[in-house]
Amino acid sequence: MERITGGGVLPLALAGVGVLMMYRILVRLRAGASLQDTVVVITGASSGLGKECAQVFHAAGARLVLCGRDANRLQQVVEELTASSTEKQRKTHTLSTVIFDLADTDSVDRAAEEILRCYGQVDVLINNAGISYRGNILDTHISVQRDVMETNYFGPIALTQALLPSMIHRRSGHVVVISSVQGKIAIPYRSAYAASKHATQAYFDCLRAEVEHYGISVSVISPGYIRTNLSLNAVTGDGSKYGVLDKATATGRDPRDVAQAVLRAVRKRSEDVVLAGPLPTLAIYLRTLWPALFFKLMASRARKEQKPKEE
Ligand SMILES: NC(=O)C1=CN([C@@H]2O[C@H](COP(=O)(O)OP(=O)(O)OC[C@H]3O[C@@H](n4cnc5c(N)ncnc54)[C@H](OP(=O)(O)O)[C@@H]3O)[C@@H](O)[C@H]2O)C=CC1
Ligand SMILES: CCCCCCCCCCCCCCCC(=O)OCC(=O)COP(=O)(O)O
Repeated sequence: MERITGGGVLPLALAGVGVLMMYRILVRLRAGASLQDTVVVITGASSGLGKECAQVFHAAGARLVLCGRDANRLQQVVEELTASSTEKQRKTHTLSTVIFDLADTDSVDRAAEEILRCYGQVDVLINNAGISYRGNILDTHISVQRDVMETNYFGPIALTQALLPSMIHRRSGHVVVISSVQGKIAIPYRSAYAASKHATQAYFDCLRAEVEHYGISVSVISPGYIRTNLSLNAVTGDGSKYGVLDKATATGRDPRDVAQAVLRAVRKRSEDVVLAGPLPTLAIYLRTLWPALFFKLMASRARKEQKPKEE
């Protein structure tokens, strides 16, 4: 048997370095997929993460269709983006808007037609719009559970299904959904929100498998807390607005950084991305590897959060 001697180690090491360098070049090439002129649709573009996504995709040269419920607020975003375009940037495009409420299924179908009329195609659909919830299950109207599900789950899947045939026809497309860490773990007093995000994760995982052979990619992005109006806009168990900027939200990640991460995920066609700190990431693993401990921790968290309300 031939033995590897000192003389054989150097070529082996060089070959290893060569393979590593080739791999890094390939990764970089993949990361650099251009978004110039691609048609990108963003829901919930009027504020928070959606607005920041609009900014970074606009700067990357994409042709944008911005969606929201409020025409005035969306127009304001259009004006801000147009004013922010500089000559130094790559070629940017004028922006299109489509106004509709995701919780109204009929208007979603009409909106999909309007979206397709903007550029005749959709390359990337970013399902970002969403609403959160605060409340305990016992005091929550079942209508609130349904409403959150309409906005966070049925609306986005209806829009996705309405746009899919055109992607399948072109054998190309990319569907992105902004889920949440709470699509992977459920925490107390978030039942409606966590359930809608778990459903989202499941649906888009199924979709990914079903459309891969048409050349369509699916990315599920699961962020931790982001500094936006999400908690201010959250609904409570009786359907009223929560209206509080929670500390966890106020100290969350900069939405611009999260938008940059969404852009990278689109460029790399990443399948599943968790954008969270070490504790939430650990909690996701714990839920799978040691569920009994995870449930104990969540029960203790529920007791602690319940106490101030009872006092
Ligand atoms: N902020 C956070 O900590 C985290 C957020 N996320 C997710 O990020 C996404 C964006 O939320 P974020 O930017 O934080 O929150 P914001 O409340 O700032 O933005 C939510 C956006 O969704 C739109 N929207 C809400 N309901 C509807 C509806 N029925 N029809 C159409 N549009 C609607 C809002 O439009 P309008 O202006 O008309 O209300 C708004 O543009 C959500 O899916 C959220 O779950 C995930 C993890 C963490
Ligand atoms: C052996 C040590 C184990 C340590 C495990 C620690 C478990 C810690 C639990 C951490 C829970 C993290 C929850 C994160 C929730 C989150 O990031 O949600 C993002 C959102 O979508 C925010 O929406 P919200 O409306 O809730 O503000």
